[in-house]
Amino acid sequence: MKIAIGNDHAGPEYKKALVQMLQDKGIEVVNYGTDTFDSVDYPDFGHKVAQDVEDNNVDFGIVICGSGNGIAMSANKHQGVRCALCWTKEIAVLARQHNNANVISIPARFTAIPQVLEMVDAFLTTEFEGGRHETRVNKIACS
Ligand SMILES: O=C(CO)[C@H](O)[C@H](O)[C@H](O)COP(=O)(O)O
Repeated sequence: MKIAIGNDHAGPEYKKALVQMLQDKGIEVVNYGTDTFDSVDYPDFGHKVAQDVEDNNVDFGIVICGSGNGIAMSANKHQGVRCALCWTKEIAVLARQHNNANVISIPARFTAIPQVLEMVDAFLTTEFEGGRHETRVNKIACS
């Protein structure tokens, strides 16, 4: 499995913990995020991750900003990207099972690192259920 990850200045330590967890699992990680707390602009990182997902260069994307919203909005501008803002393990599981999300957005300023690691692990190991959910997901795209 290969994953692209991107974050702004709200999430370097979240990104670091995630990269460590993913690499420990043998997952290849493309790191587009900033590694410092110096102020940056979240779209610059969200677009890089989402472009890799759109181009099928990676299996999934992970994006991180303070609220998780701005970077999710940026990612969701990309064709074929379904980025889900998740703040509990249950929501992350549903994002895969029902929405076939291919990018998870983490609100770093409203979550704790252990919770985020659990959430991302659940996201990456949960399958899309298809069926009625596939009909609905196919209706998300507007063109
Ligand atoms: O949460 C965010 C966007 O949705 C970003 O992480 C920004 O940090 C947030 O907008 C706050 O900005 P600030 O420059 O960190 O005060």
